Amino acid sequence: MLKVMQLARWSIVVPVKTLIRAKTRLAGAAGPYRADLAVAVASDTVAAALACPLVARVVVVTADPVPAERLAALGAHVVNDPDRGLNAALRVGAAEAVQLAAGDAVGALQADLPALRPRELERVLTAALEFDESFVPDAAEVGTTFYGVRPGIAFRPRFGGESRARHLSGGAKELALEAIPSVRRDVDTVEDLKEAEALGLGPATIQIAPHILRA
Ligand SMILES: Nc1nc2c(ncn2[C@@H]2O[C@H](COP(=O)(O)OP(=O)(O)OP(=O)(O)O)[C@@H](O)[C@H]2O)c(=O)[nH]1
Ligand SMILES: C=C(OP(=O)(O)O)C(=O)O
Repeated sequence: MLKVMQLARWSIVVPVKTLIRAKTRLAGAAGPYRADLAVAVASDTVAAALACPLVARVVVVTADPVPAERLAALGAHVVNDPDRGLNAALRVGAAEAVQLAAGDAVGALQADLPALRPRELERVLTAALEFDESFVPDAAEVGTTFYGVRPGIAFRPRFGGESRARHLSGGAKELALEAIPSVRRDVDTVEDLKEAEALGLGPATIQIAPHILRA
């Protein structure tokens, strides 16, 4: 009898800061568009993740009703942020993901990847299934854009600042993959936004970016 191998699927946890505190490094350049930009980049990140065939669900963790409503409308499962910092928020999202589907792998994805391509995320998630714990460094090779664990493995995210070094020293496997620029291109500055634009922005961010880049 023919046996069909079932590849594990993923729950992807996306943390979204309260808008009043979001995208502060872009405050000068974005002016009145700062909050709209934060919602737009999170929307494009979540929509692209949901379009990836290996993603079974996206769990958004936020304390803010505005992104909560926008991201739920895209199909995300939204849980409340206990407001004890980024890694605590991610752990809450991961616990929810395990409640929803204990047999799925769990990943954390930064919310500021407005050029994210589902095909590139699929490459990352396929590679990540080969290791108990793994991560993708950001484009600057200082931070982290994705961290994930196989089903049943403890989820121990160490995001914040120079998180690449912390994920490495904690024993997570760095996924050194070609052809995943959109997964690594987080946006914290105007230069980052220009680079994301060059990769191709998602439909929400493409509406806002011209107000910031060509004001
Ligand atoms: N739910 C939640 N998400 C957070 C928290 N802190 C940061 N994040 C998210 O974590 C990712 C990285 O955030 P940061 O780079 O620290 O913040 P940012 O708003 O993108 O930019 P800056 O204000 O310029 O630092 C983004 O997806 C944020 O929305 C938190 O306390 N709770
Ligand atoms: C939180 C992080 O990123 P950034 O502050 O650069 O968005 C990180 O890379 O761990």
